[in-house]
Amino acid sequence: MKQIIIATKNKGKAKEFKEFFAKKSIEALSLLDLDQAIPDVEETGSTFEENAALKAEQISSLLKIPVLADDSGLMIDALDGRPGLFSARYAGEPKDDKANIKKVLEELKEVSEDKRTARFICVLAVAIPGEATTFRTGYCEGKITDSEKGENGFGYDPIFVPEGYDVTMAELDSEEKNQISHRRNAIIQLEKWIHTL
Ligand SMILES: O=c1nc[nH]c2c1ncn2[C@H]1C[C@H](O)[C@@H](COP(=O)(O)OP(=O)(O)OP(=O)(O)O)O1
Ligand SMILES: [Mg+2]
Repeated sequence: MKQIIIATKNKGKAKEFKEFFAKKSIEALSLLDLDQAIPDVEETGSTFEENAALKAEQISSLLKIPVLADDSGLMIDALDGRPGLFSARYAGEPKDDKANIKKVLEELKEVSEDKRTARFICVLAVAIPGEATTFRTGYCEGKITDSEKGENGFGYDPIFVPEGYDVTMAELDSEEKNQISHRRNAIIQLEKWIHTL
């Protein structure tokens, strides 16, 4: 079976990439699947593109094969786009989904339903040895609830209601999330490249 390396140590992301690529008969391996210990990549960029490139390029240089990386986050209008680039560590180190959700809900406590609009963003970087890194971006529009609901997915899914739905992303099963997510909307733009694998 063909394989692609995804430069992530996030289990939730890794699962979704496995699901997308399995449909193309490609095995997506995350850094959690590799036998060799892979150092953490420091996300020191000031944009999603920069951070995605850091992850894809460092792992591609190390393994000397093409690597895909995902830098993603949640942007909330009433918070001027926060948590944004800092989504993973919004409530501090070490990164903690529950603490991040708590902080967001606290900050939105006084914000009315119609002003709780938000979007997920996913920037994918493709690093190929000897070639310039390329990028694709996907979004998913929605709004933030006032409490957590659902057990599926990861990250901010329990407080994000996608546009056109009345349940949270964490109440959708993975098949449903994978039809509308920011990650899906970025991955579909890689269709041509995926055929070359
Ligand atoms: O579909 C999603 N559903 C809910 N939350 C999500 C999603 N996609 C990204 N997010 C949140 C989780 C994390 O707080 C941040 C990503 O941070 P980001 O640095 O890209 O990933 P990460 O550090 O967890 O793993 P890694 O860098 O190893 O890929 O945005
Ligand atoms: Mg990260």
